[in-house]
Amino acid sequence: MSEQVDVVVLGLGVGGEHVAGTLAENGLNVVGIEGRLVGGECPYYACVPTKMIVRAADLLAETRRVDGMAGHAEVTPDWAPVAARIRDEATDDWNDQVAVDRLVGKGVTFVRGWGRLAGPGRVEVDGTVYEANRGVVIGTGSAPFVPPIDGIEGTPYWTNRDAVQVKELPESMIVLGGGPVGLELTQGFARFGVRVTIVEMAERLLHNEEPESGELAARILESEGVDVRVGSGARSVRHDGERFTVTLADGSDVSAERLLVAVGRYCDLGAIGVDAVGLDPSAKFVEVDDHLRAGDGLWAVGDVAGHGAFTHMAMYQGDIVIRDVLGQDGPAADYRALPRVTFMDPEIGGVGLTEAQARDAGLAVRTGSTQVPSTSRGWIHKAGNDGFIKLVADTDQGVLVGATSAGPTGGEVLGALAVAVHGRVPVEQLKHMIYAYPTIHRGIGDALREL
Ligand SMILES: Cc1cc2nc3c(=O)[nH]c(=O)nc-3n(C[C@H](O)[C@H](O)[C@H](O)COP(=O)(O)OP(=O)(O)OC[C@H]3O[C@@H](n4cnc5c(N)ncnc54)[C@H](O)[C@@H]3O)c2cc1C
Ligand SMILES: NC(=O)c1ccc[n+]([C@@H]2O[C@H](COP(=O)([O-])OP(=O)(O)OC[C@H]3O[C@@H](n4cnc5c(N)ncnc54)[C@H](O)[C@@H]3O)[C@@H](O)[C@H]2O)c1
Repeated sequence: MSEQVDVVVLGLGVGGEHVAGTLAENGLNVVGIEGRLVGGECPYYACVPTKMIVRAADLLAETRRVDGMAGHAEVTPDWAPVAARIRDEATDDWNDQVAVDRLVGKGVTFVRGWGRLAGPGRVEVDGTVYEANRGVVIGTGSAPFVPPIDGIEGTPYWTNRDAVQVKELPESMIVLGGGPVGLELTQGFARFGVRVTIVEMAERLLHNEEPESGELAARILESEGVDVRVGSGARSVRHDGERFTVTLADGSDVSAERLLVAVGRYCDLGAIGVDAVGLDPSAKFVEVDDHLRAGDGLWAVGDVAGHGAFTHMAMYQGDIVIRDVLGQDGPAADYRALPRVTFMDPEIGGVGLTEAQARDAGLAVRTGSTQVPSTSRGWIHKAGNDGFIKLVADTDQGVLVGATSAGPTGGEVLGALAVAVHGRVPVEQLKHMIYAYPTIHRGIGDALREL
């Protein structure tokens, strides 16, 4: 059986749901296909539940900071309200009926199933082929990557999808991977009393960010009792029915009740049949141009497009695809000022290039930095004031090309820096701006004086 439509959106995660809904609101006949849950990873297994864990863990940490600052407080961590909030408020017990209704309300024809490309402009799902006269949008996202570590297969390891569903916390946990997923969940679980060992094979945590970011994250986690192992990946995994033992590349063993694998994501392009439209099924991502076009009448958005796995990226790219499908003019994708925030405490945000990336790109680099505790607001804040602001300037152009903001509100302070990088605001102009006193973002002014 085949059906003629205007657009098929394959995968209704953050990006696909946005594209499908908006195109339907613009009068197109849109079919949206989703195999799991409309909304994708972010609301059910990723951003939202993990930020609920972070929020609860931060409340515990703030309460523990009362002594010496505002009296005396004792807190008894209880995971039950966190698990209930994730189940009841965030995910409707992993039921997407509300999201499906919202999408259908916008005019999308919703199909539950696992679709596959069946040729240019054609997508097959459960025996029906949808023929799209305007085009197909691939928004199939990514899945947790589980590396082929000796012995891991068949063990009851967790990924983020399991970790956000736990009703009772384990006594101990090994976390493989010191990226954002590993850090947010390590600190979240540790603050609830779980003994966590985090294992990162690179020389430092958050190794794609500034070295200062990884060093700060390690120092904070260690101060909270986390065993931080960097510079040695997992060589083998054993599970004896009760506990995991992970042998690291340096020969040492770590052991715990649970193992969380958080070593990145992967896209299975073979599973969505990209070869049927002439693309390489073994590629890591769908290759796209600056309008997210992957071919004639073919677009990709979000994680699968390979420019960064963030919800704001999927939404940003979704807007470009929507304009392109509707034949509207608009700017091409510009990733210079991509912001990213790891929501541990302190929040560690970055935008644009790190110092090393800027130097590798051959730019004339100068950096300036300031420590949050030495800003007026950071000093007043006292307990929990760790953090820094680092600016990376291209001295030939006289603009910032990157920045890092770590601190109690590091992700919020990053907003000002993202505007500066995005808008190519001259450093001289930034130096002569008024920064409110006493804010943490006033530290930007201090860091600028070093440029
Ligand atoms: C633990 C964790 C925390 C995160 N926290 C943040 C955060 O704080 N901020 C942030 O910006 N980003 C965060 N992210 C990243 C964010 O979740 C992703 O970048 C975002 O979900 C990507 O959206 P997407 O639309 O590309 O894909 P997804 O959300 O992955 O959605 C793709 C959808 O396509 C469906 N699908 C796949 N194949 C098919 C098929 N063949 N047929 C039908 N349907 C299919 C899938 O079932 C899925 O629902 C986090 C990620 C993780 C893992
Ligand atoms: N706050 C946010 O915006 C947020 C939060 C979580 C995730 N995300 C997105 O999701 C993506 C995935 O996050 P992630 O943290 O899983 O991946 P990641 O790629 O950012 O980090 C994974 C880490 O695991 C390490 N690693 C790989 N193999 C290993 C091994 N065998 N043993 C030990 N360490 C190993 C890598 O060196 C790397 O540092 C990120 O790229 C990010 O875009 C965003």
